[in-house]
Amino acid sequence: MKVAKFGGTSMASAEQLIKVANIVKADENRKIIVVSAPGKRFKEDTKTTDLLIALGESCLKGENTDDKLMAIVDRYKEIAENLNLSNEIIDEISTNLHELIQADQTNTDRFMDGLKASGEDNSAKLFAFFLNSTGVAASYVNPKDAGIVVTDDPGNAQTLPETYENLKKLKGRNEVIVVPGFFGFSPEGNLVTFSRGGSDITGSIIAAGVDAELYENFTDVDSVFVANPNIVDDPKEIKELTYKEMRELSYAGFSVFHDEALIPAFRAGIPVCIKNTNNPSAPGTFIVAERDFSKDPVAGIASDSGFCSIYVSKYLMNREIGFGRRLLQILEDEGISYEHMPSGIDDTSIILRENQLCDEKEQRVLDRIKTELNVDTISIRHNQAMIMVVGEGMTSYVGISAKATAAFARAGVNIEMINQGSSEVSMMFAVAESDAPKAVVALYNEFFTEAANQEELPLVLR
Ligand SMILES: Nc1ncnc2c1ncn2[C@@H]1O[C@H](COP(=O)(O)OP(=O)(O)O)[C@@H](O)[C@H]1O
Ligand SMILES: N[C@@H](CC(=O)OP(=O)(O)O)C(=O)O
Repeated sequence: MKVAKFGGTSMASAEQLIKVANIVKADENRKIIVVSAPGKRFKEDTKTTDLLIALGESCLKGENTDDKLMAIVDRYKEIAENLNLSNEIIDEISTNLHELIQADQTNTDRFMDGLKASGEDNSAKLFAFFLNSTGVAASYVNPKDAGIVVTDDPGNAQTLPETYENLKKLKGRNEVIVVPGFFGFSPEGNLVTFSRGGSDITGSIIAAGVDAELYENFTDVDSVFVANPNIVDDPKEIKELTYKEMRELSYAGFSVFHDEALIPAFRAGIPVCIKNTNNPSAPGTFIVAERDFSKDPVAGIASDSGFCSIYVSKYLMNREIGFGRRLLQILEDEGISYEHMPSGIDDTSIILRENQLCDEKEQRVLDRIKTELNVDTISIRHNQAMIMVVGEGMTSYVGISAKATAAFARAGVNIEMINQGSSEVSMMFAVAESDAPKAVVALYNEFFTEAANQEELPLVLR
């Protein structure tokens, strides 16, 4: 049995739904289908999830929401009409949205989660309805009935272990099952969404729960590329990646796959394949336990912006036992997570996502570090980007970081910080946000052009 997840780009229009239905029909092993909410039909379009968020925010402000609600119903209506489906399904979706905006707003996160989840929920109902209309026996299954149990952390749920046992009941059914992605239910029965892009997680946990032979993740590109195609023109395709590499790359900015979606499939030993709904015969990218690193020690280059770095220096920091713990304790008290913490003898930097700090919180954190840890200097640098060079094979070759830094130098990009992950799977470079695209292109040219492919690096002797 295969589990196939179709992303927002695959659910965006009637034309796309026809392609998805044909993909489902083309392989009878595609028994469980996980769908996202209708996504972007063209570059400047807005995802239904974002329309729902805007609707929810308007409701909370007490504004008139008629137009916003109508725009969402219209997205589904256009799809249904172009598929010649009866009004029944659109009436159901419209009623559902009207009910959701009337829901209890006391807990705003919960209210928002209900609306956000409706994007995938209604998409799944619509797709199951469409499949049935084409003669394919299909049923919509709600994540609650499927047994997807998650932590009660709105917008950031994590799967609870009992889910995997519960999901076994989806096996062996004599029809196609359509499950909405992106949300589950807490043990108390509250609907809770995963973080953005979380339908990938639903697909992975279901694949693990039913012990699928393959988890196929359908999107709008033929494969995962070695660099973001929005930054590098026509980048090289990746045939195989390890779970570890894909997780690192996703976390560092490859938005094509959610970084938390790999672990469930990996633990259950299920291969993952990223494929294109618009070109399903292309082989796609396989994510596997092991690959041959000899040709491509570097698997890919990712970049992400929106970071800041807090720099702290104090003479004899190296001798002060407990300094690091107390510094991190301040972040923990403030509910801030950090990404990297490179340090020297008398100084250390902490890199974090800057959306965690409003002006007031930033000032409080800096003041606390200054007074509670009695530091000599403290400063914060905003608008930083992290460039990540990732590859499990890097550990076996000499000179990869030299090549990377030479590429930065040639592109005239100043490296503000370097950090090599302890497993040597990744190398991180902090640069100014405005330099990030230039840096990615320079690294791409260094590692993935023809000349780079012919250059043999010496192996590490162990
Ligand atoms: N390294 C990469 N390889 C492939 N696609 C990437 C990469 N980095 C970013 N992307 C972007 O991810 C997009 C697919 O992800 P997403 O928009 O979430 O699709 P879906 O709606 O199908 O889930 C691609 O269209 C591409 O622009
Ligand atoms: N629709 C949700 C969940 C999701 O996974 O979407 P997509 O498959 O379009 O990335 C979001 O936009 O976050």
